[in-house]
Amino acid sequence: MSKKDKILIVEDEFIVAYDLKLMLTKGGYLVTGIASSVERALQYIEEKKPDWVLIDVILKGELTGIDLAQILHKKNIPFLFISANTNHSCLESAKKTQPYGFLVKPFRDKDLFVMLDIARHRYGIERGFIKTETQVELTSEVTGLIGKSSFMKELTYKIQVVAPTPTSVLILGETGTGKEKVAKAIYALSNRNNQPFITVNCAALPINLIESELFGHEKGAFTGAHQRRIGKFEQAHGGTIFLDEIGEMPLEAQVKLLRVLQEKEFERIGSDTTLKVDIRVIAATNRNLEKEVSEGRFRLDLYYRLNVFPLELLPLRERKEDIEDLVYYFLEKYGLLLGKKITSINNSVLEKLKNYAWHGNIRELEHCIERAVLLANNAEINTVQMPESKTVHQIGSELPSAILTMDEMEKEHIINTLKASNGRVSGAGGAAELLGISAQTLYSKIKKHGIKLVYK
Ligand SMILES: Nc1ncnc2c1ncn2[C@@H]1O[C@H](COP(=O)(O)OP(=O)(O)OP(=O)(O)O)[C@@H](O)[C@H]1O
Repeated sequence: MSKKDKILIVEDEFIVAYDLKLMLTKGGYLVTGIASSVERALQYIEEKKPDWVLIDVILKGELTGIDLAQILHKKNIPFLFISANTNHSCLESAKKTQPYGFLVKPFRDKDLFVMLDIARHRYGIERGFIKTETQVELTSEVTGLIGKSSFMKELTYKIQVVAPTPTSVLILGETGTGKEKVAKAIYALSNRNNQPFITVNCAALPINLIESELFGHEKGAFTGAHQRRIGKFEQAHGGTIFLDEIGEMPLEAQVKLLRVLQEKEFERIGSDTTLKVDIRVIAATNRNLEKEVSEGRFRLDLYYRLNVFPLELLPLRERKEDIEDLVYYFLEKYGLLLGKKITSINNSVLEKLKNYAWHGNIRELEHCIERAVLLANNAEINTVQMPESKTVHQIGSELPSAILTMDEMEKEHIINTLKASNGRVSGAGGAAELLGISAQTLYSKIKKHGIKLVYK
């Protein structure tokens, strides 16, 4: 939206609508009208042809803002929601209409302008108005991402589009699907690639240390703060910060993160001095953030702020076409690393790999190939140890006496695996490797299930 674009406000509370109009006009935007119901809004749209519509979810009359959004979606008119209503079903219905943003009342003019900016940017990218410099199709050599499935092509395209922009990116996907790898590809293709790339794993940090880790602290800010500490946001200044497992971030830290995203400023703990930072945020999670929002563990406003450009990574079992390429890629990688020249893989073994469900996704496949290379005696791989044979062996034939929920099963399986690894989580032979997931993910699951690690 350029400031010349015409905005229609659809809001039934006159004072709120008038305030909004004033805010927008002061910000240099052109408000073409205020409608208090869906019917009035549709008349305005016919007459004034606004470029953008700001909609309140709850409206006078039979039809709601969600109904209007559905109509606008069909008409290809971009819109944003402004609402005080943040309950789950409202959020779900609003999301289905594919708005360009969702601002929660009350908000400040700055929040509104940033949201409009982001919306315009996203709209421009989607409609092809905003062209990036790198419109040539990227190869896996450039992105480091292997796979030629239509999903991978689309993903590569989106990475290419978003990388050179300052837009925040939210990467969603099961464990081992390549979220961190994608974050690094975005960074590598951005114009910040000569600036720092700082990773923060929100799941691995104890709750009481997370704020100090992110924002830093002054000497003496709390017991044990013997030195001034520069936080990750400050370290990332000018560059990119990757917030892995963002779904694990405690609510208090989320408030501060929101402020960094909106205003690019924060204070070290124990300091009054406000620091300004210029950072690009990439966040990732394997959690369902909408569920986290509805259950009160994740802030809705932060979710919307991060969800400007979501990238959802498909599990490997839903893009089996990529398995063969990945297998050959890992054969070469581990062949080189382990000093073995592996040139091929037996067809029936390859079929077996293609048909496996890979719940640990690419990481699990990678470990499987690494083991196969390690054990190979000649240039062709003719046997692989599938992860399932290992787990079946470990659980043995002890069937649970009662039917367990998936959650309970997961907890029990983690406990058994930890016993098998003598309580070791990471490293070779650690529980994470045995389970085919990253140590970070295992730590977050251990935390979620309340499993106590006892070190002897
Ligand atoms: N498209 C790909 N091509 C090649 N290697 C990949 C690809 N995607 C992921 N990998 C490799 O798979 C492994 C797991 O990827 P990554 O750590 O990025 O996953 P993740 O989704 O961040 O996992 P987690 O949620 O457990 O942290 C890494 O070794 C990574 O290099």
